[in-house]
Amino acid sequence: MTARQLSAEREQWVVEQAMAGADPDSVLKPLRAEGWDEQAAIDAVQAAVSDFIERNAQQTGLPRPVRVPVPAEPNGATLLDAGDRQVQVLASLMLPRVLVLGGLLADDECDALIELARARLRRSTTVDPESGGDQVHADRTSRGTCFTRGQNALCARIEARIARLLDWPLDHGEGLQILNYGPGAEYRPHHDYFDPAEPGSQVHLARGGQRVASVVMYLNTPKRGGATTFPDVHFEVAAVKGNAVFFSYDRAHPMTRTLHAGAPVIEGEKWIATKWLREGRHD
Ligand SMILES: O=C(O)CCC(=O)C(=O)O
Ligand SMILES: [Fe+2]
Repeated sequence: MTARQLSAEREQWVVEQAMAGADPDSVLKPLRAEGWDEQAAIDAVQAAVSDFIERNAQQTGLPRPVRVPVPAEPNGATLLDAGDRQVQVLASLMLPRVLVLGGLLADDECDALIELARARLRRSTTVDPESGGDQVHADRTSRGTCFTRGQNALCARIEARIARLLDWPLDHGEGLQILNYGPGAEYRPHHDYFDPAEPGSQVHLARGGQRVASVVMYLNTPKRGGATTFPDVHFEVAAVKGNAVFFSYDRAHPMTRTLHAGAPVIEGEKWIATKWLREGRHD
């Protein structure tokens, strides 16, 4: 059965009502008076509004939304199955989509990752917007190193765990990046997606498409400072060894509110492992 459609005139009226913040009943009432079945009227109004949003998004140059990992539903399970571990949902936010996860890594896994990374640390870089190459930048004062996917047994185990937790193919992810922040070091507010408008993004997008989600895993507990902050929504996640913060972004746009930062470490040091998930296969 094809869904009943609104007349062009009626459709425009529905959109105007929605934009003016009219309550749904007052929009449905005239349709019911014209003989519309209740559910058909609801479907037609929803279709009119989402068509309008999509057309408007295209006209204003918004990137189209893409599929992202969805590890948990609102008010859903408290423990998530990650194959070899159960992971706790400690907090959840819808916009930006953020999940604070407890116990993603065991303490000895955190210690071992730090030891594997320690000898390889170099000053962290950011993506040069022009060339797509690495550049040392004052916005990022940590030291770090990247492992390739499956570079060692521990990386492979953690990658498999994340793939299972997020229900996202293993090969749609980058290798783990390990960062070490000393006192005063930070990562100033940024988005993790590649800005499609920057020429340097193209080389990254050609390898697996956009980043669609990040998992920042805390490998130690700094004495003070070093939270992951989301300045658009004044939300911060404390760095606690073994815990992690997951966030997803369905398009490369600030409307995802996924602007985030590694706040300065005030006392002690901070170690993290970051996993970025891609739209497609990342080789
Ligand atoms: O240090 C943090 O808490 C955030 C790290 C981060 O944003 C990143 O690795 O992209
Ligand atoms: Fe980031």
